[in-house]
Amino acid sequence: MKIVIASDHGGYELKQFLIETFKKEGYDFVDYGTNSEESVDYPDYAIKTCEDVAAGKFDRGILICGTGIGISIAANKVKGIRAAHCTDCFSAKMCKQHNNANVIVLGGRITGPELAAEILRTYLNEKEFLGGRHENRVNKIKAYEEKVYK
Ligand SMILES: O=C(CO)[C@H](O)[C@H](O)[C@H](O)COP(=O)(O)O
Repeated sequence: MKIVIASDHGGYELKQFLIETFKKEGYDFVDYGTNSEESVDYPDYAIKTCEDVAAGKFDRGILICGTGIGISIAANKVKGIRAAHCTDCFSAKMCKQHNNANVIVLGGRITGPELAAEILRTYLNEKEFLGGRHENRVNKIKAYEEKVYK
């Protein structure tokens, strides 16, 4: 599975922790920055990352800002992106099963590193989109995107 990760300054420390933690578990995330705690703007990181996920360069994306809110708002503006802001493992599982989320979003200032790692582990281990009624709902989002994104 090809996975890209990015953050703003508010998520930088957690991003580095997750890259190191998951390296030991056999993952090799592609890091789109940021590369320090110097202040940057989360839309720049969300849009670049999500455009590449939507284009099929990556199977899944991981985005982190301070709360997870700003970067998820920006991520969900990109056509084809279903970004799920998760603060618990149940949501991390459901966002794949029910929403077929292709991006998970974490908050570096609200979720501790070990819990964030467990949330991310849950999301990456969940391979199944259940389809059926959930697919009908996702298809309505896709239809709306087709209508408004020329
Ligand atoms: O967009 C956010 C809040 O919804 C993110 O948490 C940002 O990381 C945060 O706004 C950055 O704040 P800062 O005061 O510029 O560090």
